[in-house]
Amino acid sequence: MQAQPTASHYVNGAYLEDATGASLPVIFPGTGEEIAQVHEATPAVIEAALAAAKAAQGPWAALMPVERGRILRRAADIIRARNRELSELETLDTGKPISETLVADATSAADALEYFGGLAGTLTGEHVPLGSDWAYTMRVPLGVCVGLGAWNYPTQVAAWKAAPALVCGNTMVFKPSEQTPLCALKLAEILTEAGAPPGVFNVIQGAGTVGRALVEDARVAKVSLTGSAETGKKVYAGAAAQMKHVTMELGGKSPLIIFADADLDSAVSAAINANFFSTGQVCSNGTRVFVQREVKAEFLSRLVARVAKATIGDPRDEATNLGPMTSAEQLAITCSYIEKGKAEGARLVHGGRRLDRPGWFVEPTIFADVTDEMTIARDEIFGPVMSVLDFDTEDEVIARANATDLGLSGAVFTRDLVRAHRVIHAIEAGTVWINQYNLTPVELPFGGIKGSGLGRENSRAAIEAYSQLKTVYVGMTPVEAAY
Ligand SMILES: NC(=O)c1ccc[n+]([C@@H]2O[C@H](COP(=O)([O-])OP(=O)(O)OC[C@H]3O[C@@H](n4cnc5c(N)ncnc54)[C@H](O)[C@@H]3O)[C@@H](O)[C@H]2O)c1
Ligand SMILES: C[N+](C)(C)CC=O
Repeated sequence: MQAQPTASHYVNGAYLEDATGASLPVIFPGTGEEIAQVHEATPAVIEAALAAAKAAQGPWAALMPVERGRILRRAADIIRARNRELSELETLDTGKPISETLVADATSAADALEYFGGLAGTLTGEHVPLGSDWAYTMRVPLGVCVGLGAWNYPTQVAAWKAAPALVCGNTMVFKPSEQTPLCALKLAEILTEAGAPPGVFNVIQGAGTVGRALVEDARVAKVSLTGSAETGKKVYAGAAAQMKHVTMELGGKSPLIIFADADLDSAVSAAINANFFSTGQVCSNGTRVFVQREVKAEFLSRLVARVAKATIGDPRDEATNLGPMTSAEQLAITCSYIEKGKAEGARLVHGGRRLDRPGWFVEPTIFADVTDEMTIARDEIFGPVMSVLDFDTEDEVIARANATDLGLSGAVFTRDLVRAHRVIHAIEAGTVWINQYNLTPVELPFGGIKGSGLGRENSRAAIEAYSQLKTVYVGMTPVEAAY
Protein backbone atom coordinates (compact mmCIF):
# COMPACT_ATOMS: atom_id res chain seq x y z
CA MET A 1 0.00 0.00 0.00
CA GLN A 2 1.48 3.38 -1.02
CA ALA A 3 0.27 6.98 -0.76
CA GLN A 4 3.44 8.70 -1.91
CA PRO A 5 2.71 12.34 -2.89
CA THR A 6 4.25 13.82 -6.04
CA ALA A 7 6.65 15.76 -3.81
CA SER A 8 6.92 16.83 -0.18
CA HIS A 9 5.92 20.49 -0.51
CA TYR A 10 3.56 22.59 -2.58
CA VAL A 11 4.98 26.04 -3.24
CA ASN A 12 4.10 28.74 -5.75
CA GLY A 13 1.42 26.68 -7.47
CA ALA A 14 3.44 23.46 -7.94
CA TYR A 15 4.90 20.50 -6.10
CA LEU A 16 8.43 21.06 -4.83
CA GLU A 17 11.04 18.62 -3.55
CA ASP A 18 14.24 19.15 -1.63
CA ALA A 19 15.50 15.73 -0.68
CA THR A 20 18.24 17.22 1.50
CA GLY A 21 15.60 17.81 4.21
CA ALA A 22 15.31 15.15 6.94
CA SER A 23 13.07 12.21 6.00
CA LEU A 24 9.67 11.95 7.66
CA PRO A 25 8.13 8.50 7.24
CA VAL A 26 4.35 8.36 6.87
CA ILE A 27 2.90 5.32 8.61
CA PHE A 28 -0.57 3.83 8.11
CA PRO A 29 -1.76 3.43 11.71
CA GLY A 30 -4.01 0.49 10.81
CA THR A 31 -1.03 -1.78 10.08
CA GLY A 32 2.12 0.12 11.02
CA GLU A 33 3.29 -0.02 7.36
CA GLU A 34 5.20 2.87 5.82
CA ILE A 35 3.10 4.29 2.99
CA ALA A 36 5.12 7.37 2.02
CA GLN A 37 8.17 9.45 2.88
CA VAL A 38 8.30 13.21 2.84
CA HIS A 39 11.19 15.53 3.54
CA GLU A 40 11.26 18.24 6.15
CA ALA A 41 11.44 21.75 4.68
CA THR A 42 14.99 23.07 4.45
CA PRO A 43 15.71 26.78 4.93
CA ALA A 44 15.57 27.09 1.11
CA VAL A 45 12.05 25.59 0.98
CA ILE A 46 10.87 27.80 3.88
CA GLU A 47 12.23 30.84 2.06
CA ALA A 48 10.62 29.81 -1.24
CA ALA A 49 7.22 29.39 0.42
CA LEU A 50 7.34 32.70 2.28
CA ALA A 51 8.62 34.58 -0.77
CA ALA A 52 5.87 33.07 -2.94
CA ALA A 53 3.17 33.95 -0.40
CA LYS A 54 4.50 37.48 -0.03
CA ALA A 55 4.67 38.08 -3.80
CA ALA A 56 1.20 36.67 -4.40
CA GLN A 57 -0.57 38.60 -1.65
CA GLY A 58 -0.94 42.02 -3.26
CA PRO A 59 -2.33 40.81 -6.60
CA TRP A 60 -4.60 38.30 -4.80
CA ALA A 61 -6.02 41.04 -2.56
CA ALA A 62 -6.53 43.26 -5.61
CA LEU A 63 -8.88 40.77 -7.29
CA MET A 64 -12.59 41.45 -7.18
CA PRO A 65 -13.77 39.75 -3.97
CA VAL A 66 -16.37 37.71 -5.85
CA GLU A 67 -13.58 36.31 -8.01
CA ARG A 68 -11.73 35.09 -4.89
CA GLY A 69 -15.02 33.68 -3.64
CA ARG A 70 -15.67 31.90 -6.94
CA ILE A 71 -12.27 30.17 -6.73
CA LEU A 72 -13.00 28.95 -3.20
CA ARG A 73 -16.44 27.68 -4.21
CA ARG A 74 -14.94 25.91 -7.22
CA ALA A 75 -12.46 24.23 -4.86
CA ALA A 76 -15.40 23.15 -2.68
CA ASP A 77 -17.07 21.54 -5.71
CA ILE A 78 -13.88 19.68 -6.65
CA ILE A 79 -13.52 18.41 -3.09
CA ARG A 80 -17.11 17.14 -3.03
CA ALA A 81 -16.62 15.41 -6.39
CA ARG A 82 -13.43 13.74 -5.07
CA ASN A 83 -14.78 13.02 -1.57
CA ARG A 84 -14.12 9.27 -1.62
CA GLU A 85 -10.51 9.60 -2.79
CA LEU A 86 -9.80 12.37 -0.25
CA SER A 87 -11.51 10.45 2.55
CA GLU A 88 -9.43 7.36 1.76
CA LEU A 89 -6.27 9.48 1.97
CA GLU A 90 -7.40 10.97 5.31
CA THR A 91 -7.97 7.43 6.59
CA LEU A 92 -4.49 6.33 5.48
CA ASP A 93 -2.90 9.47 6.97
CA THR A 94 -4.67 9.36 10.35
CA GLY A 95 -6.14 5.85 10.79
CA LYS A 96 -9.62 7.32 11.31
CA PRO A 97 -12.34 4.97 10.04
CA ILE A 98 -13.56 5.55 6.51
CA SER A 99 -17.14 5.58 7.86
CA GLU A 100 -16.13 8.85 9.61
CA THR A 101 -13.84 10.42 7.05
CA LEU A 102 -16.45 10.08 4.30
CA VAL A 103 -18.74 12.45 6.23
CA ALA A 104 -16.52 14.54 8.50
CA ASP A 105 -13.31 15.64 6.84
CA ALA A 106 -13.24 16.55 3.13
CA THR A 107 -16.92 17.46 3.46
CA SER A 108 -16.11 19.85 6.30
CA ALA A 109 -13.34 21.39 4.18
CA ALA A 110 -15.80 21.84 1.31
CA ASP A 111 -18.31 23.46 3.67
CA ALA A 112 -15.68 25.98 4.80
CA LEU A 113 -14.62 26.86 1.25
CA GLU A 114 -18.23 27.19 0.15
CA TYR A 115 -19.28 29.26 3.17
CA PHE A 116 -16.36 31.70 3.05
CA GLY A 117 -16.47 31.82 -0.74
CA GLY A 118 -20.09 32.92 -0.37
CA LEU A 119 -19.13 35.71 2.04
CA ALA A 120 -16.64 37.24 -0.40
CA GLY A 121 -18.94 39.99 -1.61
CA THR A 122 -19.95 41.03 1.89
CA LEU A 123 -16.53 42.12 3.20
CA THR A 124 -17.36 45.79 3.40
CA GLY A 125 -16.68 48.63 5.80
CA GLU A 126 -19.07 51.37 6.91
CA HIS A 127 -19.76 55.02 6.32
CA VAL A 128 -19.61 57.28 9.41
CA PRO A 129 -21.17 60.78 9.21
CA LEU A 130 -19.24 63.44 11.20
CA GLY A 131 -21.12 66.71 10.72
CA SER A 132 -19.66 68.36 7.63
CA ASP A 133 -16.84 65.79 7.52
CA TRP A 134 -17.26 62.07 7.20
CA ALA A 135 -15.29 58.86 7.46
CA TYR A 136 -15.35 55.33 6.22
CA THR A 137 -13.82 52.07 7.32
CA MET A 138 -12.30 49.46 5.07
CA ARG A 139 -11.81 45.78 5.86
CA VAL A 140 -8.28 45.00 4.67
CA PRO A 141 -6.26 41.78 4.68
CA LEU A 142 -3.50 41.11 7.20
CA GLY A 143 -0.93 39.87 4.67
CA VAL A 144 0.92 36.56 4.78
CA CYS A 145 -0.65 34.14 7.25
CA VAL A 146 0.88 30.97 8.68
CA GLY A 147 -1.27 27.95 9.53
CA LEU A 148 0.08 25.24 11.83
CA GLY A 149 -1.94 22.04 11.96
CA ALA A 150 -2.59 19.22 14.43
CA TRP A 151 -2.64 15.60 13.28
CA ASN A 152 -6.20 14.59 14.13
CA TYR A 153 -8.11 16.47 11.37
CA PRO A 154 -5.49 17.31 8.72
CA THR A 155 -7.87 18.21 5.88
CA GLN A 156 -10.35 20.10 8.03
CA VAL A 157 -7.73 22.06 9.95
CA ALA A 158 -6.04 23.19 6.72
CA ALA A 159 -9.33 24.26 5.13
CA TRP A 160 -10.72 25.98 8.24
CA LYS A 161 -7.64 28.22 8.16
CA ALA A 162 -7.20 28.61 4.40
CA ALA A 163 -10.81 29.47 3.51
CA PRO A 164 -11.30 32.59 5.69
CA ALA A 165 -7.68 33.68 5.19
CA LEU A 166 -7.88 33.53 1.42
CA VAL A 167 -11.30 35.09 1.04
CA CYS A 168 -10.09 38.15 2.95
CA GLY A 169 -7.21 38.61 0.49
CA ASN A 170 -4.42 37.04 2.55
CA THR A 171 -2.08 34.32 1.36
CA MET A 172 -0.98 31.37 3.47
CA VAL A 173 1.92 29.09 4.21
CA PHE A 174 0.48 26.01 5.91
CA LYS A 175 2.54 23.49 7.82
CA PRO A 176 0.67 20.28 8.57
CA SER A 177 1.59 18.11 11.53
CA GLU A 178 4.67 16.03 10.85
CA GLN A 179 2.51 12.99 11.75
CA THR A 180 -0.04 13.56 8.97
CA PRO A 181 1.60 15.42 6.08
CA LEU A 182 -0.43 14.15 3.11
CA CYS A 183 -3.90 15.72 3.10
CA ALA A 184 -2.99 19.44 3.03
CA LEU A 185 -1.03 18.84 -0.19
CA LYS A 186 -4.28 17.77 -1.84
CA LEU A 187 -5.98 20.97 -0.70
CA ALA A 188 -3.17 23.00 -2.31
CA GLU A 189 -3.45 21.00 -5.53
CA ILE A 190 -7.23 21.51 -5.63
CA LEU A 191 -7.01 25.26 -4.97
CA THR A 192 -4.66 25.55 -7.95
CA GLU A 193 -7.05 23.53 -10.10
CA ALA A 194 -9.87 25.83 -8.97
CA GLY A 195 -7.93 28.88 -10.18
CA ALA A 196 -5.96 30.14 -7.15
CA PRO A 197 -2.86 31.91 -8.48
CA PRO A 198 0.60 30.52 -7.60
CA GLY A 199 1.74 31.39 -4.09
CA VAL A 200 -1.72 31.97 -2.63
CA PHE A 201 -1.75 28.69 -0.65
CA ASN A 202 1.53 26.89 0.04
CA VAL A 203 2.21 23.75 2.06
CA ILE A 204 5.55 22.87 3.57
CA GLN A 205 6.45 19.92 5.79
CA GLY A 206 8.27 19.63 9.06
CA ALA A 207 8.06 19.56 12.82
CA GLY A 208 8.20 22.34 15.41
CA THR A 209 11.48 23.80 14.17
CA VAL A 210 9.95 24.55 10.77
CA GLY A 211 6.86 25.95 12.50
CA ARG A 212 9.04 28.18 14.66
CA ALA A 213 10.95 29.51 11.63
CA LEU A 214 7.63 30.48 10.03
CA VAL A 215 6.30 32.15 13.19
CA GLU A 216 9.49 34.18 13.59
CA ASP A 217 9.69 35.45 10.00
CA ALA A 218 9.09 39.19 9.76
CA ARG A 219 6.99 38.80 6.59
CA VAL A 220 4.33 36.88 8.51
CA ALA A 221 1.43 38.96 9.83
CA LYS A 222 -0.68 36.25 11.46
CA VAL A 223 -0.28 32.78 12.94
CA SER A 224 -3.14 30.37 13.39
CA LEU A 225 -2.29 27.25 15.37
CA THR A 226 -4.34 24.16 16.00
CA GLY A 227 -2.43 22.15 18.55
CA SER A 228 -1.77 21.48 22.19
CA ALA A 229 -1.99 24.06 24.95
CA GLU A 230 1.73 23.64 25.55
CA THR A 231 2.64 24.46 21.93
CA GLY A 232 0.10 27.28 22.01
CA LYS A 233 2.01 29.07 24.75
CA LYS A 234 5.28 28.88 22.79
CA VAL A 235 3.76 30.00 19.49
CA TYR A 236 1.80 32.79 21.16
CA ALA A 237 4.99 34.07 22.82
CA GLY A 238 6.88 33.98 19.51
CA ALA A 239 4.10 35.81 17.67
CA ALA A 240 3.68 38.39 20.44
CA ALA A 241 7.37 39.31 20.23
CA GLN A 242 6.62 40.76 16.78
CA MET A 243 3.06 41.91 17.54
CA LYS A 244 1.51 39.39 15.14
CA HIS A 245 -2.16 38.46 15.04
CA VAL A 246 -2.95 35.00 16.42
CA THR A 247 -5.70 32.43 16.50
CA MET A 248 -5.09 29.59 18.96
CA GLU A 249 -7.21 26.45 18.75
CA LEU A 250 -5.90 24.34 21.60
CA GLY A 251 -6.82 21.37 23.73
CA GLY A 252 -9.61 20.76 26.22
CA LYS A 253 -10.86 18.62 29.10
CA SER A 254 -14.51 19.30 28.58
CA PRO A 255 -17.46 18.44 30.83
CA LEU A 256 -20.53 16.57 29.62
CA ILE A 257 -23.19 16.95 32.32
CA ILE A 258 -26.11 14.52 32.45
CA PHE A 259 -29.01 15.31 34.80
CA ALA A 260 -31.34 12.60 36.06
CA ASP A 261 -34.24 13.87 33.93
CA ALA A 262 -32.27 13.61 30.66
CA ASP A 263 -33.24 11.40 27.76
CA LEU A 264 -30.78 8.73 28.87
CA ASP A 265 -30.36 6.95 25.53
CA SER A 266 -29.60 10.25 23.86
CA ALA A 267 -27.12 11.10 26.63
CA VAL A 268 -25.44 7.70 26.19
CA SER A 269 -25.12 8.34 22.43
CA ALA A 270 -23.61 11.74 23.16
CA ALA A 271 -21.12 10.26 25.63
CA ILE A 272 -20.10 7.69 23.00
CA ASN A 273 -19.66 10.32 20.27
CA ALA A 274 -17.95 12.68 22.69
CA ASN A 275 -15.31 10.12 23.66
CA PHE A 276 -14.86 7.51 20.95
CA PHE A 277 -15.34 9.35 17.62
CA SER A 278 -11.95 9.52 15.89
CA THR A 279 -10.77 7.04 18.54
CA GLY A 280 -10.99 9.81 21.12
CA GLN A 281 -8.65 12.15 19.25
CA VAL A 282 -10.95 15.19 19.17
CA CYS A 283 -10.08 18.46 20.90
CA SER A 284 -13.62 19.22 22.04
CA ASN A 285 -14.36 15.78 23.47
CA GLY A 286 -16.46 15.58 26.63
CA THR A 287 -14.07 13.37 28.53
CA ARG A 288 -15.40 14.24 31.97
CA VAL A 289 -18.88 12.75 31.96
CA PHE A 290 -20.71 13.99 35.09
CA VAL A 291 -23.79 11.83 35.77
CA GLN A 292 -26.34 12.68 38.47
CA ARG A 293 -26.07 9.99 41.10
CA GLU A 294 -29.62 8.59 40.88
CA VAL A 295 -29.19 7.57 37.21
CA LYS A 296 -25.54 6.57 37.33
CA ALA A 297 -26.10 2.80 37.48
CA GLU A 298 -28.63 2.84 34.65
CA PHE A 299 -26.43 5.16 32.55
CA LEU A 300 -23.39 2.91 32.99
CA SER A 301 -25.32 -0.24 32.21
CA ARG A 302 -26.73 1.18 28.95
CA LEU A 303 -23.36 2.73 28.02
CA VAL A 304 -21.32 -0.44 28.51
CA ALA A 305 -23.88 -2.54 26.60
CA ARG A 306 -23.67 -0.15 23.63
CA VAL A 307 -19.87 0.24 23.61
CA ALA A 308 -19.45 -3.55 23.77
CA LYS A 309 -21.10 -3.68 20.35
CA ALA A 310 -18.59 -1.30 18.70
CA THR A 311 -16.58 -2.77 15.85
CA ILE A 312 -12.89 -2.08 16.25
CA GLY A 313 -10.77 -2.86 13.23
CA ASP A 314 -9.28 -1.90 9.90
CA PRO A 315 -10.26 1.73 9.34
CA ARG A 316 -10.54 1.09 5.58
CA ASP A 317 -13.52 -1.20 6.24
CA GLU A 318 -16.81 0.72 6.18
CA ALA A 319 -18.18 -1.45 9.00
CA THR A 320 -15.46 -0.27 11.41
CA ASN A 321 -16.55 2.10 14.21
CA LEU A 322 -13.19 2.58 15.93
CA GLY A 323 -9.83 2.58 14.19
CA PRO A 324 -6.32 2.76 15.62
CA MET A 325 -4.67 5.71 17.32
CA THR A 326 -2.89 7.96 14.84
CA SER A 327 0.61 7.33 16.17
CA ALA A 328 2.51 4.82 18.26
CA GLU A 329 3.39 7.70 20.57
CA GLN A 330 -0.28 8.61 21.12
CA LEU A 331 -1.07 4.93 21.77
CA ALA A 332 1.66 4.79 24.42
CA ILE A 333 0.37 8.01 26.04
CA THR A 334 -3.19 6.65 26.11
CA CYS A 335 -2.11 3.30 27.60
CA SER A 336 -0.09 5.06 30.28
CA TYR A 337 -3.17 7.11 31.29
CA ILE A 338 -5.23 3.91 31.48
CA GLU A 339 -2.65 2.48 33.87
CA LYS A 340 -2.74 5.70 35.93
CA GLY A 341 -6.53 5.48 36.10
CA LYS A 342 -6.33 1.95 37.50
CA ALA A 343 -3.50 2.81 39.89
CA GLU A 344 -5.34 5.85 41.29
CA GLY A 345 -8.47 3.80 42.06
CA ALA A 346 -10.87 4.51 39.19
CA ARG A 347 -13.15 1.53 38.43
CA LEU A 348 -12.50 0.10 34.96
CA VAL A 349 -15.91 -0.88 33.57
CA HIS A 350 -14.99 -1.46 29.95
CA GLY A 351 -11.90 -1.92 27.76
CA GLY A 352 -8.50 -0.88 28.98
CA ARG A 353 -6.33 -3.13 26.81
CA ARG A 354 -4.14 -2.67 23.77
CA LEU A 355 -5.31 -4.96 20.95
CA ASP A 356 -3.02 -7.82 20.01
CA ARG A 357 -2.79 -7.07 16.29
CA PRO A 358 -0.57 -4.97 14.00
CA GLY A 359 -1.28 -1.24 14.15
CA TRP A 360 -1.93 1.05 17.10
CA PHE A 361 -5.22 -0.18 18.53
CA VAL A 362 -6.57 0.23 22.05
CA GLU A 363 -10.04 -0.67 23.31
CA PRO A 364 -12.55 2.09 24.00
CA THR A 365 -12.14 2.46 27.73
CA ILE A 366 -14.62 3.56 30.40
CA PHE A 367 -13.74 4.36 33.98
CA ALA A 368 -16.46 4.90 36.63
CA ASP A 369 -16.14 6.33 40.15
CA VAL A 370 -13.60 8.84 38.86
CA THR A 371 -12.88 11.71 41.23
CA ASP A 372 -11.82 15.26 40.31
CA GLU A 373 -8.25 14.93 41.53
CA MET A 374 -7.42 11.80 39.52
CA THR A 375 -4.96 12.34 36.68
CA ILE A 376 -7.41 10.96 34.09
CA ALA A 377 -9.94 13.62 35.15
CA ARG A 378 -7.42 16.45 34.90
CA ASP A 379 -5.23 15.85 31.82
CA GLU A 380 -6.25 15.90 28.18
CA ILE A 381 -5.55 12.29 27.18
CA PHE A 382 -6.48 12.53 23.48
CA GLY A 383 -7.42 8.88 23.32
CA PRO A 384 -10.59 6.78 23.79
CA VAL A 385 -10.73 7.02 27.58
CA MET A 386 -13.98 8.17 29.21
CA SER A 387 -14.14 9.21 32.85
CA VAL A 388 -17.56 8.98 34.51
CA LEU A 389 -17.94 11.12 37.65
CA ASP A 390 -20.96 11.27 39.99
CA PHE A 391 -22.64 14.46 41.17
CA ASP A 392 -25.62 15.45 43.31
CA THR A 393 -26.52 19.11 42.80
CA GLU A 394 -26.48 21.70 40.03
CA ASP A 395 -24.23 24.15 41.90
CA GLU A 396 -21.79 21.40 42.73
CA VAL A 397 -21.49 20.16 39.13
CA ILE A 398 -21.01 23.67 37.73
CA ALA A 399 -18.17 24.36 40.15
CA ARG A 400 -16.50 21.02 39.43
CA ALA A 401 -16.97 21.34 35.66
CA ASN A 402 -15.24 24.73 35.72
CA ALA A 403 -12.36 23.63 37.95
CA THR A 404 -9.89 23.35 35.08
CA ASP A 405 -7.50 25.71 33.32
CA LEU A 406 -9.03 24.70 29.99
CA GLY A 407 -12.31 25.89 28.46
CA LEU A 408 -12.89 24.56 24.99
CA SER A 409 -16.33 22.93 25.14
CA GLY A 410 -19.06 21.50 27.32
CA ALA A 411 -22.60 20.18 27.25
CA VAL A 412 -25.65 19.62 29.39
CA PHE A 413 -28.33 16.95 28.98
CA THR A 414 -31.67 17.62 30.68
CA ARG A 415 -35.34 17.92 29.75
CA ASP A 416 -35.62 21.07 31.92
CA LEU A 417 -34.78 23.79 29.41
CA VAL A 418 -34.64 26.56 31.99
CA ARG A 419 -32.00 24.62 33.87
CA ALA A 420 -30.27 23.74 30.59
CA HIS A 421 -29.72 27.41 29.75
CA ARG A 422 -28.85 28.35 33.35
CA VAL A 423 -26.18 25.65 33.56
CA ILE A 424 -24.77 26.18 30.07
CA HIS A 425 -24.43 29.92 30.71
CA ALA A 426 -22.37 29.12 33.81
CA ILE A 427 -20.02 26.72 32.03
CA GLU A 428 -16.69 28.36 31.22
CA ALA A 429 -16.14 27.25 27.63
CA GLY A 430 -16.14 28.68 24.13
CA THR A 431 -18.52 26.19 22.50
CA VAL A 432 -21.33 24.50 24.41
CA TRP A 433 -24.22 22.25 23.50
CA ILE A 434 -27.63 21.60 25.01
CA ASN A 435 -28.80 18.00 24.45
CA GLN A 436 -26.19 17.55 21.71
CA TYR A 437 -22.43 17.08 21.44
CA ASN A 438 -19.53 17.87 19.11
CA LEU A 439 -21.48 19.29 16.20
CA THR A 440 -19.41 22.14 14.73
CA PRO A 441 -21.04 23.43 11.54
CA VAL A 442 -19.20 26.16 9.67
CA GLU A 443 -21.98 28.67 10.38
CA LEU A 444 -21.01 28.73 14.09
CA PRO A 445 -17.93 30.22 15.74
CA PHE A 446 -15.66 27.54 17.19
CA GLY A 447 -12.88 28.06 19.73
CA GLY A 448 -11.94 28.07 23.37
CA ILE A 449 -11.48 30.29 26.38
CA LYS A 450 -8.99 30.12 29.27
CA GLY A 451 -6.08 27.82 28.33
CA SER A 452 -7.96 26.40 25.34
CA GLY A 453 -7.21 29.28 23.07
CA LEU A 454 -7.87 32.64 21.59
CA GLY A 455 -10.04 33.75 18.70
CA ARG A 456 -12.58 31.81 16.72
CA GLU A 457 -12.64 29.74 13.57
CA ASN A 458 -15.66 29.49 11.26
CA SER A 459 -18.66 31.82 10.94
CA ARG A 460 -18.35 35.56 10.32
CA ALA A 461 -16.10 35.69 13.40
CA ALA A 462 -13.29 34.19 11.32
CA ILE A 463 -13.49 37.16 8.96
CA GLU A 464 -12.58 39.38 11.92
CA ALA A 465 -9.67 37.05 12.61
CA TYR A 466 -8.19 37.34 9.10
CA SER A 467 -8.77 41.02 8.35
CA GLN A 468 -8.41 44.37 10.05
CA LEU A 469 -10.22 47.65 9.90
CA LYS A 470 -8.62 50.69 8.35
CA THR A 471 -10.25 54.04 9.15
CA VAL A 472 -10.29 56.88 6.62
CA TYR A 473 -11.26 60.37 7.89
CA VAL A 474 -12.38 62.70 5.10
CA GLY A 475 -12.03 66.45 5.75
CA MET A 476 -14.48 68.47 3.63
CA THR A 477 -13.41 72.01 4.62
CA PRO A 478 -10.01 73.79 4.86
CA VAL A 479 -7.98 73.04 8.01
CA GLU A 480 -7.83 75.86 10.59
CA ALA A 481 -4.92 76.33 13.00
CA ALA A 482 -4.69 78.52 16.13
CA TYR A 483 -1.68 80.41 14.86
N1 LIG B 1 -9.19 23.56 19.42
C1 LIG B 1 -9.14 22.94 18.27
O1 LIG B 1 -9.80 23.31 17.29
C2 LIG B 1 -8.25 21.73 18.11
C3 LIG B 1 -8.47 20.88 17.01
C4 LIG B 1 -7.64 19.77 16.87
C5 LIG B 1 -6.64 19.49 17.80
N2 LIG B 1 -6.46 20.32 18.85
C6 LIG B 1 -5.44 20.01 19.86
O2 LIG B 1 -4.22 19.60 19.23
C7 LIG B 1 -3.50 18.73 20.09
C8 LIG B 1 -3.05 17.53 19.32
O3 LIG B 1 -2.34 17.91 18.19
P1 LIG B 1 -0.74 17.86 18.09
O4 LIG B 1 -0.21 16.80 19.01
O5 LIG B 1 -0.39 17.80 16.66
O6 LIG B 1 -0.33 19.27 18.69
P2 LIG B 1 1.11 19.92 18.81
O7 LIG B 1 0.93 21.10 19.67
O8 LIG B 1 2.14 18.92 19.16
O9 LIG B 1 1.46 20.39 17.30
C9 LIG B 1 0.62 21.25 16.57
C10 LIG B 1 1.40 21.87 15.43
O10 LIG B 1 2.36 22.79 15.95
C11 LIG B 1 3.65 22.50 15.45
N3 LIG B 1 4.61 22.93 16.46
C12 LIG B 1 5.02 22.27 17.56
N4 LIG B 1 5.88 23.03 18.27
C13 LIG B 1 5.98 24.22 17.63
C14 LIG B 1 6.70 25.43 17.87
N5 LIG B 1 7.47 25.58 18.95
N6 LIG B 1 6.57 26.45 17.00
C15 LIG B 1 5.76 26.33 15.92
N7 LIG B 1 5.09 25.19 15.62
C16 LIG B 1 5.17 24.15 16.47
C17 LIG B 1 3.62 21.02 15.19
O11 LIG B 1 4.63 20.63 14.29
C18 LIG B 1 2.22 20.86 14.62
O12 LIG B 1 2.16 21.22 13.27
C19 LIG B 1 -4.46 18.38 21.21
O13 LIG B 1 -4.14 19.11 22.37
C20 LIG B 1 -5.82 18.83 20.68
O14 LIG B 1 -6.76 19.13 21.67
C21 LIG B 1 -7.23 21.44 19.01
C1 LIG C 1 -12.78 21.09 15.53
N1 LIG C 1 -13.24 19.70 15.72
C2 LIG C 1 -13.99 19.62 16.96
C3 LIG C 1 -14.15 19.35 14.64
C4 LIG C 1 -12.13 18.77 15.66
C5 LIG C 1 -11.15 18.98 16.72
O1 LIG C 1 -10.36 18.17 17.11
